[in-house]
Amino acid sequence: MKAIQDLYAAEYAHCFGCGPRNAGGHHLKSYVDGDRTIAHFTAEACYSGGVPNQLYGGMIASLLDCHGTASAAAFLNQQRGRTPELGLPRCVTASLRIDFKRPAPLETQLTITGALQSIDRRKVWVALHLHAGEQLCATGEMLAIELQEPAQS
Ligand SMILES: CCCCCCCCCC(=O)SCCNC(=O)CCNC(=O)[C@H](O)C(C)(C)COP(=O)(O)OP(=O)(O)OC[C@H]1O[C@@H](n2cnc3c(N)ncnc32)[C@H](O)[C@@H]1OP(=O)(O)O
Repeated sequence: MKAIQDLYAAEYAHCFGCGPRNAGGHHLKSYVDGDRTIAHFTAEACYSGGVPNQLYGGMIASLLDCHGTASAAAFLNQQRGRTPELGLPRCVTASLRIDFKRPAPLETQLTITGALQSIDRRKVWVALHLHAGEQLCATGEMLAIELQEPAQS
């Protein structure tokens, strides 16, 4: 199965967190998994926060940011009855609220999931969770907005 990010159009594939065309980026890969989305990521030791073996909060935000927008694009497609191979809507983050529940460890596989909360035209609300094993480390609430097509001149 292709990752959602691997279906982004070439000009939208340079995101630092998840763009397949950004050679220096993190290449997060998100997948549709039934009625939710899922991604896995293992952070190298250099992404340490201030406490030993604690992942930097900005990296947690990055993981939720990229997984959330990919999820929003997939959920919009599902609502419209389109398969991803026909192209994806282009969604960006308008707002992202994060609760840091427990420290997320370094050099350990993390699991990020997304669930659709609601859709109102271009606006998609996504609930996000980040786990290390069974431990819930962070939750997020995202409003993603589909970019409008540029007006034809
Ligand atoms: C592109 C595909 C590839 C994506 C790669 C992965 C991306 C990874 C995630 C990111 O890092 S994205 C980068 C960070 N985000 C941004 O830089 C977005 C900056 N903001 C914008 O570009 C615009 O504000 C935005 C496109 C989100 C909306 O502008 P628009 O002019 O298209 O819409 P408008 O401002 O009219 O708002 C549309 C609706 O959303 C609502 N809205 C907008 N921002 C909101 C907000 N922050 N909170 C709540 N509601 C908001 C707004 O009230 C309105 O509601 P109604 O339709 O009901 O009237």
